[in-house]
Amino acid sequence: MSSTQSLNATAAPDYPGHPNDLAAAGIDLRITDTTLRDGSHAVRHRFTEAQVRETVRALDTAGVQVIEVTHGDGLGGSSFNYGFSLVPELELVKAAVEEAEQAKIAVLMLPGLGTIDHLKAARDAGASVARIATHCSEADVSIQHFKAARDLGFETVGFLMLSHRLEPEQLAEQARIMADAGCQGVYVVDSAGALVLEQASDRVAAVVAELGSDAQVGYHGHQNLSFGVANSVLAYRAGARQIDGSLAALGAGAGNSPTEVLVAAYERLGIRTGVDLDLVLSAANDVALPYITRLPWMDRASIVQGYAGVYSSFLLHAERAGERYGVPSHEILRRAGEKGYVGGQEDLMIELAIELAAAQDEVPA
Ligand SMILES: CC[C@H](O)CC(=O)C(=O)O
Ligand SMILES: [Mn+2]
Repeated sequence: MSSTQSLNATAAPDYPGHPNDLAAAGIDLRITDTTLRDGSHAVRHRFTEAQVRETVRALDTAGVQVIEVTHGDGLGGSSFNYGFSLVPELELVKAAVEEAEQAKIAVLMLPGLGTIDHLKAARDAGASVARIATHCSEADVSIQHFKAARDLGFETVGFLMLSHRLEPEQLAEQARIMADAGCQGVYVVDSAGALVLEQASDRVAAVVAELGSDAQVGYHGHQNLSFGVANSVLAYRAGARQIDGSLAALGAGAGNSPTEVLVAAYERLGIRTGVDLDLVLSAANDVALPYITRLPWMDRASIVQGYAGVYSSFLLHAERAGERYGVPSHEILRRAGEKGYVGGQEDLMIELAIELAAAQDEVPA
């Protein structure tokens, strides 16, 4: 038992009083749609306000309870290093809040890239869920951010990125740090799309066992090895009650677990999401698909990411560097896996491309 557990003292096993009280909502799990955040990576942060409004309207009408809207790299991500947003993210958050009648609008932040001032601004813009992401072994950098987010009145969610890099018990220790800091739901985040079946559910089970009624547990999948939906089903069975998806899989790497497929699969299994299948299918087909210029796909480079455990957001950075220096992006990503790079090291794709190009030049004809 920790000294700060009282922060979450209203939570009980079925979470009555929790900001996400599933029983009260008559659902078995809560879906968070991240088309407008993780999908931002896939559109190079080019979302227009009209696209955001239309997407939020469609998701909200379908009954999706949480919609995440931020630059792909979170609050403050719009920069030379990560790529500039077409429209300032707070304008997009405000537009999303205006459109949502029942859904909560969430923002993501990575401590260091985003600051507490960004959180305040997001709160002023009407966001009500703060999702704070750290590398899986660095939960301690989020402590002050969770406290600030709770003081600002946010529902809080923690993201343990690249979760495949820790064993289940180690991951659970990191989840405990977040929960003790005031985080109300900790996600196992498969940033590389590297986890296969029990590798995902064992991690979820360990975090559930550690957190008990102190916080909910979530699962965020990527499709690099095509396990996003299957892992999400196993994650639910292991106790996860918050599950992420993206319309038409729009997200980094090979994309996220498609929200519309999650809803259909859970419905077939009798697991209630509260999302209307027909309406979410329309959201994917009629709203998202028309503006997606490049559908995330399990191509060679993204499969290498899943196989080598490489952060999905590196994909487009590696492609750009590969084109510039004449080396294949999958080689850059394979090297990034060997070197164990973590989120935030996007700029090193250029360095790897230069190294690989130099090595190519040295090969005797
Ligand atoms: C840059 C944040 C990152 O995209 C968060 C996330 O969705 C993940 O790690 O998968
Ligand atoms: Mn992601």
